[in-house]
Amino acid sequence: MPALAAHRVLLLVGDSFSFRKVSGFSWVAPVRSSVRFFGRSSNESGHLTLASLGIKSEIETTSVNEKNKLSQGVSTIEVPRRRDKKVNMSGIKGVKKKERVDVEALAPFAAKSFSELGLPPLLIERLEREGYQVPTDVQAAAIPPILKNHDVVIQSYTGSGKTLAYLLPILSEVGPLKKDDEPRNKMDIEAVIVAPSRELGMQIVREFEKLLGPADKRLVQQLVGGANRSRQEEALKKNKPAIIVGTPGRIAEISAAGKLHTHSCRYLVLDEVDQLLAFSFREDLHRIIGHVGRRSGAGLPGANGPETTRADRQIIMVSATVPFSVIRAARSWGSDPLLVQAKNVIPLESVAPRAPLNPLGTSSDSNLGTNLQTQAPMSLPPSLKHYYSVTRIQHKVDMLRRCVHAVDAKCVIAFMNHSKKLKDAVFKLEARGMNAAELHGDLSKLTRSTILKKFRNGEVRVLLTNELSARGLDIPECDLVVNLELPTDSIHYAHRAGRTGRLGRRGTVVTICEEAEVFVVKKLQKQLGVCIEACEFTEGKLIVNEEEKT
Ligand SMILES: Nc1ncnc2c1ncn2[C@@H]1O[C@H](COP(=O)(O)OP(=O)(O)OP(=O)(O)O)[C@@H](O)[C@H]1O
Repeated sequence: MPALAAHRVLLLVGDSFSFRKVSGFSWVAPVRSSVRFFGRSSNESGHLTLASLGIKSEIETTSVNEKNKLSQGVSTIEVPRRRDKKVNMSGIKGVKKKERVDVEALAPFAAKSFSELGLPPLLIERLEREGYQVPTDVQAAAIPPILKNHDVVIQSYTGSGKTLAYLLPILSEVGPLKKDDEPRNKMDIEAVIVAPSRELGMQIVREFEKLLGPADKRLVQQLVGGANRSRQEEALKKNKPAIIVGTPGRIAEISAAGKLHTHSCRYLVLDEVDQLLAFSFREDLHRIIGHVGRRSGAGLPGANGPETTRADRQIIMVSATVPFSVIRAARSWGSDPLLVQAKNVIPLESVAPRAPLNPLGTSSDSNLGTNLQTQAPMSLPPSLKHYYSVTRIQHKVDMLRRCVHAVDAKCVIAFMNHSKKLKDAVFKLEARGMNAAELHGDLSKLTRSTILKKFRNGEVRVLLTNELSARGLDIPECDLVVNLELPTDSIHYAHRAGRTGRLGRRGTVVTICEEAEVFVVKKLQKQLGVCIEACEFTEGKLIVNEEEKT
């Protein structure tokens, strides 16, 4: 993970994004707000129309070569059914079974409960038992299309419940809570979930285990790096799990050793997909994409575009930030995928890149359309407050301490870019009587989980960390995020900031920077579309610097 941070440069355009604020978010009954397709429906029957998507032409889906063909005047889009469980379509070139998709069926505009989303009764019982009463917006939007076997890219802001958005449809089809009582072939792995860090992998496993309960938790197995590999292989043999959650390196390693048989797998989930596309994961990810759910290795993605033979698996890609590289990958790996946001469900085909795609403006997709607003990422929870404060480099840690007191924060995550500096910052805070600990990738798996446990239960007040903790980590109590060093770009800012303000809670984000770095904060502010106010910490209070307001 540190390597990931290291090979990002300070670029503030390109893969970065503008931000669209979602107002009036409430997680108590979030589904009351309507889920809508992009644009307005012009079709009384409720079918998904091109007009409703803001597109004037028909998108042909019958052949891969014709995917981008646009012709005037036809208004109904037919989205092919992703996977028919009774018919094995792998190996049948160019044949796609079409199913007319209507808006109501895909997006429950007014779902008030999980039962309206088509989940099985046993699963709903478990959800209620665990205290989940109402689906969040993104869950209401994502669950029906996944249940209808569509490949999807799920994008919504940090802490909005994306994990359950894919986990619930999987549990509807796999394991003891599923819809039907068809017996399972115990040799088959039915779902593979890939996450970029051990911590995130383990967190996802915990979510599965919570719903499955103690009797069935062995159905899920984690294959994360840093843990004993032969013990994981033994457990695979003994427990015969149906669901695998792991990091790319370990999954690819065990698969290459012939100990993991995923060819008939039904679901492949790439959580934090934009990070999984990073160069450091490329080789492992290529193996996973090429093997999971690929009977006889059919349908390997071609280097020059979409595959010609589809695999009998469903791919679900998830992140709060979806740069165009993800859209491109989803088109290549999926079959007519949909982009699911909390309030939109649209065919990915209709998404065009923000221009320019990279800071140099060397987009190779300049022929794509103009539906740019669908890239507006809505990556940050609207409940967050953003500030920055200026100080000299040698006073940063002291300012962090004053900031924690001024905000009266109980559970703080402070980010730096390099793990070597974390220890020094911990030392300085502890010397002033503030409980702090460092967390980074060079620590052993056991040390990492012990520190996280202490942080979760309040023994540690300030967690000093690097990009390792920026993605996916769910600590609902975290009430303050501090950038002790600037994030490398707006995407990194969004994921760091998103560790607080989870699921509608209040959260504060403070960036502590030097005078010479203020222009970077201003650029971040512009790209993210949020107000980052200048502030000072005086007499134990956070004082907004009115003069700095622009
Ligand atoms: N329907 C729900 N009702 C109550 N709590 C929920 C619901 N769905 C999810 N949560 C809780 O909300 C929190 C955030 O969920 P989750 O970690 O899935 O967010 P996320 O969108 O994946 O965030 P990130 O982008 O940071 O990974 C978790 O603690 C989860 O248990």
